[in-house]
Amino acid sequence: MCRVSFAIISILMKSLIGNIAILGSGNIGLSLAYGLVKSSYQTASSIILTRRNVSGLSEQAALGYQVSANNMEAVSSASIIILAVLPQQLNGLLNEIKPVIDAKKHTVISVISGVSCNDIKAKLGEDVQVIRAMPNTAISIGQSMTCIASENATTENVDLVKGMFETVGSVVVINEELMTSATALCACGIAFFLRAIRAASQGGVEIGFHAEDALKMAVQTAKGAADLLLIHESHPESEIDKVTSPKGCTIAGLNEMEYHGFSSSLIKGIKLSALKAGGLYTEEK
Ligand SMILES: NC(=O)C1=CN([C@@H]2O[C@H](COP(=O)(O)OP(=O)(O)OC[C@H]3O[C@@H](n4cnc5c(N)ncnc54)[C@H](O)[C@@H]3O)[C@@H](O)[C@H]2O)C=CC1
Ligand SMILES: O=C(O)[C@@H]1CCC=N1
Repeated sequence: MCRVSFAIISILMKSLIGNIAILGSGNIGLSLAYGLVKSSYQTASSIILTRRNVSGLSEQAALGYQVSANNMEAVSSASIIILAVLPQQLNGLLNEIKPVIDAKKHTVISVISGVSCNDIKAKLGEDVQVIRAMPNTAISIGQSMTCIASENATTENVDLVKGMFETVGSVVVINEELMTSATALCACGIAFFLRAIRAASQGGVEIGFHAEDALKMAVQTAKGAADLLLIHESHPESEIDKVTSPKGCTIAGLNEMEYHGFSSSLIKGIKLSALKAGGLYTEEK
C-alpha cells in the first residue's frame, strides 16, 4: 500500500476511535498516553488528560495533549474513558462524572487495582460497558504486559480495547477474578524485576565493576534472558541448563541464591502483593 493511502487510513482510524479521556494523569495514566501516541494509535491532541491540579500537566500541554481539571467536560467530549486514579480517589471521581456518562456513547476502561467492573457499574449504571485493564509502566515504550477482563462488554468492545492495548505491548484476556493476580505478577512485577536488576548490578560492583558499567551489564543480561524465553518460546530451566556447566560457577552461584531464598522470596512477595491488590478498594470503602 502506498504511503499516502496508509496515512489516509490512519487518520480515518483515529477519527473513528474518537477522543480518549484519561481521568487521573499520574504515573500509569501518563505512561499509557505516551505509549498510545508513540504507537500512533491516537494523536496527542485527541487525548484529554485530567488531573485535579492542571499545572502539573504543563509539559504534556506543550506536547499537544489536551489537559483539563474538569472531568465532566473531558468525559463529554470523549468516547473512551480511562479511569486511572488511586482506589481511594475513585468514588469521588465516579460521583462527579456519573451525570455525563452515556452508556450508548462511552466505553469505560478502569486500570484501578482491586476495583471490579461491578463496583464501577454500581456507581455509573448497570448498562455502562466497563472493561478492566491491568497494564504496567512499560506501556510508555510499547512493552506493556496488559491483562484485560470484562463482565458485560460486547465482544466488539473487548476487541476494540484489546486492539488498543496491543499497540502498546502484549495482551491476555483473563477472567476477572484473576485480575488481582495479574496486578501482582505484571504491574507490580516491573518493580520486582527492576529490584532484581539493581541487586545484580550491586553484586557487579562488589566484584570489581564501576557502578555505571555494572548496571549496563546487568540490564543487557536481563534483557537477553527475557528475549531468550520470548524468541525460543522455551522454559527458563531449559535455558538455565545451557548456562550451568558441570562443576561450574553458575550452579554454585544459583544454589547459593536459592539457599538464601531467592525463588521463595519472589513467590512470597508476589502472593502478598496479590493479597494487598485485592483489598485496595474495599479497605477504603
Ligand atoms: N503505577 C503503576 O504501575 C500502575 C498503577 N495502576 C493503578 O492505576 C491507578 C493510578 O496509579 P498511579 O498512576 O500509580 O497513581 P498516581 O498517584 O501517580 O496517579 C493518580 C493521579 O490521579 C490524579 N487524580 C486524583 N483524583 C483525581 C480526580 N478526581 N480527577 C482527576 N485526577 C485525579 C492525581 O492527581 C494523580 O495525578 C491506581 O489505581 C493503581 O492501582 C495500575 C497498573 C499499574
Ligand atoms: O502499587 C500499586 O498499588 C499499583 C498497582 C500496580 C502497580 N502499582
